[in-house]
Amino acid sequence: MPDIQRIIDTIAEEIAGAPHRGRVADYIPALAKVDPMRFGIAVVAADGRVFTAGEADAAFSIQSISKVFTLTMALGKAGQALWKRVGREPSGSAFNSIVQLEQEHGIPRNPFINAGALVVSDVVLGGGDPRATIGEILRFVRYLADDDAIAIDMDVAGSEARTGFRNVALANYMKAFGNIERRVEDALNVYFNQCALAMSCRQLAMAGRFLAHDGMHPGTGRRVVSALRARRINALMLTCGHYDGSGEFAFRVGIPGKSGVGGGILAIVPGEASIAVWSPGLNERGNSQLGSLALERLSDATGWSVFTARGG
Ligand SMILES: NC(=O)CC[C@H](N)C(=O)O
Repeated sequence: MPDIQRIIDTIAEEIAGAPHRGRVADYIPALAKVDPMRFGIAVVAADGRVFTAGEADAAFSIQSISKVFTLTMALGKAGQALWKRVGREPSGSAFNSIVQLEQEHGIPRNPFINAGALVVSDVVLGGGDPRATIGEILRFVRYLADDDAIAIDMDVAGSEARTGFRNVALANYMKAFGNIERRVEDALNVYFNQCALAMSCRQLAMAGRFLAHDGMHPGTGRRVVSALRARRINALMLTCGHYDGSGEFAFRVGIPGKSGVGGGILAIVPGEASIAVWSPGLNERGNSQLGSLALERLSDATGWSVFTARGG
């Protein structure tokens, strides 16, 4: 086992001095206020040890990382039928793009772009009421992380509900194709609230453990999803988790990862670790600039890229 603590301490030092930090998301007013100097990292190893550096216990807006958890829930509810409504291919387009939807009849390319995640939220909503569904998502994430302190930041949820016109457009457009089954405002309500989940790197890395353990919750020993489903969620994270930056992330880091515009990234090394990093400045694709760099350094130092021979 590499010396994780030493490695992440060195990474935190490098990140603290990095001159180019990217730009904080400003299209969601509540996120525009976050200080780009902040940084945290948490690594939960397969044996349960937790390594942290920087502000690993500071809560931030997980934004699109929530799409991993709602996808897991939607697969539990709809099973394979989900794939009739959402594709499994990288889009090569921005996370909030609408261009492919018209030609592809309202079927989003994958569950991690906004359009796909809105369909997933609609599935999670099922016949239920949005408030109950938001509660269900919160309980699921708390269960995965073994942490009842996780909450939704109402300021962020409200901020996005007031300004999320693109998401409103995407949901309405898909409704026109029959691919949003419930009320558009209900699907959006669920989506905005799941994106506003506030979690620390430690909580996020804990919540991701099941994906590093073939679908098992290592705390309870109970299965969250089958090993096959965990493998597939990881595959989607690798191919689609960074939108039109997924190829670059695979090239540089080589670990399934899901980013959010709050500056967080959840990264899964099957059989080895669940990792969360946070640095609020984003690159031009909307992915955390220094979070990606931190994961690249970690991957280089540990040999954890899924494209590296184990023990290499
Ligand atoms: N990439 C993201 O994190 C986007 C999520 C954000 N809530 C949005 O819909 O725009």
